[in-house]
Amino acid sequence: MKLSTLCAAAGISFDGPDANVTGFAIDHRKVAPGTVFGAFRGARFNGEDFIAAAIEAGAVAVVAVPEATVNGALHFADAEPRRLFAQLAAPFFTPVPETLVAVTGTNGKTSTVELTRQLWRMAGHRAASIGTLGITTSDESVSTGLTTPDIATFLANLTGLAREGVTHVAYEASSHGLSQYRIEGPRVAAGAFTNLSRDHLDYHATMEDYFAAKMRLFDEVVSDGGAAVIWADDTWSGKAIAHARSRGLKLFTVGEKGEGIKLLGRTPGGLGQKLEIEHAGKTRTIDLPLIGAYQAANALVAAGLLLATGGDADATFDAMKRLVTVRGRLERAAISSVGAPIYVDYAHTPDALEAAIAALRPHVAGRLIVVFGAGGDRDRGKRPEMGRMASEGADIAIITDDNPRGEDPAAIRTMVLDGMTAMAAEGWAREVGDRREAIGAAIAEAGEGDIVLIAGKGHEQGQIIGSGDNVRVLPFDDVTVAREMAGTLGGK
Ligand SMILES: CC(=O)N[C@H]1[C@@H](OP(=O)(O)OP(=O)(O)OC[C@H]2O[C@@H](n3ccc(=O)[nH]c3=O)[C@H](O)[C@@H]2O)O[C@H](CO)[C@@H](O)[C@@H]1O[C@H](C)C(=O)N[C@@H](C)C(=O)N[C@H](CCC(=O)O)C(=O)O
Ligand SMILES: Nc1ncnc2c1ncn2[C@@H]1O[C@H](COP(=O)(O)OP(=O)(O)OP(=O)(O)O)[C@@H](O)[C@H]1O
Ligand SMILES: N[C@H](CCC[C@H](N)C(=O)O)C(=O)O
Ligand SMILES: [Mg+2]
Repeated sequence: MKLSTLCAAAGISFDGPDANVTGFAIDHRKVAPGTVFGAFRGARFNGEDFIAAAIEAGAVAVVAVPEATVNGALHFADAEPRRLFAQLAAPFFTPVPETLVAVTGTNGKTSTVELTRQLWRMAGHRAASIGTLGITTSDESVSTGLTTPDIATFLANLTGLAREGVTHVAYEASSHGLSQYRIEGPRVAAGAFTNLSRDHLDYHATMEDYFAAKMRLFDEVVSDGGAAVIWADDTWSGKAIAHARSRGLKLFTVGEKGEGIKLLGRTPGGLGQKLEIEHAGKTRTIDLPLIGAYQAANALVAAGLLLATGGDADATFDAMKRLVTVRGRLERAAISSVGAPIYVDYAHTPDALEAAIAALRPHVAGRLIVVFGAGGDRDRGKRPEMGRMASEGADIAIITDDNPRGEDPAAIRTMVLDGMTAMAAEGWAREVGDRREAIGAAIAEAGEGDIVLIAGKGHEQGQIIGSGDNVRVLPFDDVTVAREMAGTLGGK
């Protein structure tokens, strides 16, 4: 495709010379003749240092800040080069699925995009979800490493899906993805906001900055005339609604305070829950086969996304009773030899841990035993807060390693324990660094009527130890380990 054609499609002024574009890359090692190279200042590297090498490898144009030095290729200059790069790349990647929706929030993005995909599928659409679990269609799931890898991969994936006949895609818009312009370009029919709570304050300076990064979804990413589906019961919901309103998006609120879907009541049952809701003046009862208030919230936001993009209400609400568990989200991994259920959940923020514990609490006759830790090279301030949530909500806590990455795992455990000193002093919280041993200890501890919650790693298939050149990923799957331990260890 010609550079001039791309510029015209993206509304970018172009004063030649023209060139044939063969692809887009933000890593100079992926540049081939005809590539447009995005040279960005990052956390670890300055992409501008690789401009010469990219041109040497055949880059025909470079998107970078105006001050960057570009010799031997066209320089597309902008103070926000990542945004310009996304605008230029979008028209290159065609076709794209006709209905795209994006979900942001601290917790619940993966769950919501996956539940949206399931609902679309039950409505007869060829649908996919993109996010932490990778790219999921009804046929397969392919891991991508990051929730939202990079803009060129994102757009290429959309085109690949469209070529396979996928018409509906729900994708996760992480705050990193939004602030780095990794997930935009094509028309986005609707955006959803689930909630906001503490996470990633290593990357964003304040909660306000973190929220502002997420609000780019409504301010800029959702297309003109698109819809905003907002969980209405969060402390940040009012502000999210204000962003959607000032952008002129079609507002669809969900929750107890919701007007699009109003949650009137929720009754936990054995393996699911009954929801009473009101939509368009009609009250309905939904038997949702997922437990926990948080899963009800995500499933209702998913339903909201269908309705806000033209889905049929009767069919959508009826399909909710056939939703299946999202991998690693309150997934029942095993039942111990004494009959204690063992759940795996991806709670890795204080709010998520509180939500996962609250989800299980109505099902606990005896004690709730939680095994968790916190990831290294991530927001440190959330660690004692996670400890506090566990000490307030669980009866027994075993603090173990998550993904230590480049940090000392014992120091991370200490920071978690800092938030639970009283519980530790009473002997109800203890440290078992090795995650397999910790899971074994929790299962051995569990008696009849108890429930074990293994939190933090959900679907993850490895434990990340070390960083940089010394990084190792040891195969590790909480569900598999739970099953092994449940089979080999008896309870007291
Ligand atoms: C903090 C963060 O988001 N970092 C991501 C970001 O890095 P960066 O822009 O800071 O890039 P950098 O590594 O400093 O390099 C700068 C530029 O030079 C380029 N480069 C670099 C080296 C080289 O030899 N040649 C070259 O061209 C790079 O491609 C990049 O464009 O862009 C890189 C390329 O896409 C990502 O690999 C990297 O993800 C790192 C590995 C990461 O851990 N990210 C996590 C925190 C993340 O993004 N997570 C969110 C989910 C969070 C959540 O919702 O909870 C996600 O969306 O996955
Ligand atoms: N609506 C919600 N409210 C509170 N907690 C939630 C909600 N949805 C999910 N959680 C908690 O967050 C965990 C992660 O959920 P999920 O993977 O859907 O979120 P995410 O936003 O995609 O996370 P990530 O930022 O890691 O991509 C769940 O396992 C659960 O503990
Ligand atoms: N998307 C999140 C995932 C965290 C998962 C947890 N297991 C950890 O390693 O901290 C992040 O990159 O911060
Ligand atoms: Mg996710």
